[in-house]
Amino acid sequence: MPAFKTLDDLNDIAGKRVLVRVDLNVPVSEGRVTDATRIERVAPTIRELSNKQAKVILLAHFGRPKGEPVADMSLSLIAPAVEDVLDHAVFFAADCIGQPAEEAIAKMNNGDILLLENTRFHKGEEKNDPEFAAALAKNGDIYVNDAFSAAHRAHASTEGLARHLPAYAGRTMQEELEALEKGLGNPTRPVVAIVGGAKVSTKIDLLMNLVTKVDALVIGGGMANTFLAAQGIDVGKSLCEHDLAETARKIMAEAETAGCSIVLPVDGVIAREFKAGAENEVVAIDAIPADAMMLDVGPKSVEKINDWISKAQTLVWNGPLGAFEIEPFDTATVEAARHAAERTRAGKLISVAGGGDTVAALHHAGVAEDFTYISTAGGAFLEWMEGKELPGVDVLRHV
Ligand SMILES: Nc1ncnc2c1ncn2[C@@H]1O[C@H](COP(=O)(O)OP(=O)(O)OP(=O)(O)O)[C@@H](O)[C@H]1O
Ligand SMILES: O=C(O)[C@H](O)COP(=O)(O)O
Repeated sequence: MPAFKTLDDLNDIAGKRVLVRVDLNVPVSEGRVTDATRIERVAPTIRELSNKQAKVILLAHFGRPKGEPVADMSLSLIAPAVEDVLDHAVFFAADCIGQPAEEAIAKMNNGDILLLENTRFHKGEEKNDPEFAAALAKNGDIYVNDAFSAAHRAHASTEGLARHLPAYAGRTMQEELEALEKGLGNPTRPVVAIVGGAKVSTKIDLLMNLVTKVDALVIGGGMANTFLAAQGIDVGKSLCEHDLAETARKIMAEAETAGCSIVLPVDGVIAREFKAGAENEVVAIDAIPADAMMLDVGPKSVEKINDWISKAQTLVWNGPLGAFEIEPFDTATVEAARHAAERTRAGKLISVAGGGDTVAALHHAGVAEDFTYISTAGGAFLEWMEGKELPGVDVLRHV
């Protein structure tokens, strides 16, 4: 696989206009950024370029405005949080192309940082329209992509722009790819994957790819029910995609051919209501009552999962083992996460996790900082784990 250029290849850039694609698609509540992780992750690239006296021009999307300006998706709402994280003034231009952008850039001094308005306020962004990409390119001399979490989108600012300007990967892009490569590209074996979450339907490609790459695949969460049902187990009222029984059997057959052990729950925590503190009990997997649902995997299953984590040298994790948002159905996820964290701290495990709910679950377990790498990407992390080429990464390797 050809390498891409990084900031190490960028010298003598004082006064150059560097267009930096970042992911500022952060959660906001009542006008305030509630989680600045993505901003923190791109800060090193921005600082490095600013310290090298470049004119740093940030390009990003926010929300899904569908090619029209939408007031509550303006990046002006995010600019103060970017300033806070960088502890540096961040100027703002009310459009990412045309006169507002040009005027703001003309006023920049070396080392200044400017944020341009949401690229998705233009239809050309998501269409990857070459004319729109050219209009963006007019404002820069160099392009740096530091938005791994948006690299699964072939949009003008994530893909097209690299065809117009000398293109480089930013530090976060570089770090994400190196961590994922360690997790799945060229892992230290045995490698164990934990896949949980609600549904099989959203993760079929992921499961199919993983069984060919990992030594053991632990399936938990709601999606385990589909696999259990496919083996003839009555899962009662549990979340289950009965129409995917055939797909589940195919995944298990592929796993067998590839020599990958499939680890399914042997017991479960059942309840009759989906709410915190609902009356619950632990039952063997073949004893789920017809009127109950399994909301977490049980203690014997956790023991089995933790045994696999103990055997593993590398762990990749996407999706919680149970309905972790409501106690006590967070127990299995928390216990497995803590075990993985302990092994990681002891230097015995490389642990890589990604996915919005997964990262929230690891924070809930208090161990997110202990994992080797937590990806800030949702869709991009999944597509990478599915073995797909990400257009935003691919273009950096080939231009
Ligand atoms: N047994 C279960 N029954 C019902 N829902 C479950 C069960 N186990 C897990 N879930 C739900 O699965 C959801 C998380 O799954 P998801 O696949 O979305 O995770 P993710 O990939 O980390 O997140 P995202 O899609 O946000 O990136 C949670 O809302 C959780 O409550
Ligand atoms: O939040 C994300 O996963 C990325 O910013 C991509 O956003 P999108 O799913 O709206 O393209």
